[in-house]
Amino acid sequence: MPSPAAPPAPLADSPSAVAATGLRKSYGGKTVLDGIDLHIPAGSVFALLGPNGAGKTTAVKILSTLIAADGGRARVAGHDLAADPQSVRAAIGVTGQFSAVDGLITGEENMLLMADLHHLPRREGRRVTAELLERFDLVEAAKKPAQSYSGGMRRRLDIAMTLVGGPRVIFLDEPTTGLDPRSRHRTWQIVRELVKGGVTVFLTTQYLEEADELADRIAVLNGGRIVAEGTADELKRTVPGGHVRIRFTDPAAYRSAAAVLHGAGRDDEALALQLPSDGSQRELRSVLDWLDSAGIEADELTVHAPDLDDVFFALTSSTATPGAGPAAASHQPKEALR
Ligand SMILES: Nc1ncnc2c1ncn2[C@@H]1O[C@H](COP(=O)(O)OP(=O)(O)OP(=O)(O)O)[C@@H](O)[C@H]1O
Repeated sequence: MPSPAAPPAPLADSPSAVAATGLRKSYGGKTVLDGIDLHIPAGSVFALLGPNGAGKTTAVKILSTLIAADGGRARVAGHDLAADPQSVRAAIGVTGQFSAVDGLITGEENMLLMADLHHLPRREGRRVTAELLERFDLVEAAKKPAQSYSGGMRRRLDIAMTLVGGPRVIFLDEPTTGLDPRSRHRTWQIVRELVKGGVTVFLTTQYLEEADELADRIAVLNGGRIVAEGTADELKRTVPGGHVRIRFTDPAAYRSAAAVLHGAGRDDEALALQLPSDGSQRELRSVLDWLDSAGIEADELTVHAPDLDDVFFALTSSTATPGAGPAAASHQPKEALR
């Protein structure tokens, strides 16, 4: 997978489950991945976020050997993607938008087929199948055709099938899209259990809450580049958006508060003022003290801490510059970006 432009830097020897440098991919004249670097420690959950069409699935397909990159290098589970794709394939599991479930056969038959594909001896295949069906709460449905399964059951079967070969790295491409909240939480539980067992999970998701819940590290893909990477807390700290909102029911109280508090944003319709704030106890106390000393009674005071939505909107808005860090991203509040 040599790069036709500059040769990529050599990959450092590290215990990374995934180590990639300069991955590039274009379709026709359109650049989808414009040189992305990834370092995912073994036994962690990594989430790749990005708007529709950002190239998340393309990255998963490259790293799971389904398609070749145009440039860059990667090691997955310790094996070089280009030189030893067979070993990569033997060490990984992939599930998501391209489900492997055959609806015409039963859940159990799907599992046994997977065991055959992994050349497990018959007895061992049956043992692993029984264990996974039990673990994924599919024992009752095991003898029914998979096409009769609910979305959540099908997704669980898909992940269970991925585990038959005992993969060390699992790629979950949008694993909970279309699932109801209960099934989503169940899938999260499964991911946590996998990681406890030492598996590395590479997750793509549209749900920022999912990344927040599960991921040790998060990368945001936009314009073909990783525009930010860090823990959820690190990413949240990099964007503005924290504020205190003070709402009034008495228009006179609202007007006198707005008159004194010049810097506050006004929402005349809702009779609410908005003050930039880090949400700290000290700042909240000073707001409350100020209201008390001015003899103004507010009806509601809410604190808005920046969340991953703020990060996502700031980094992937049309005004955000691909390749620039979060500090260079748009500073518009979330509402304005929606
Ligand atoms: N085989 C292909 N031929 C041509 N273009 C493709 C092909 N596969 C993907 N693309 C294009 O590459 C871009 C990235 O697609 P990809 O599916 O990787 O994005 P994504 O981030 O996973 O999006 P989504 O969140 O919508 O699933 C899109 O513009 C898509 O149309």
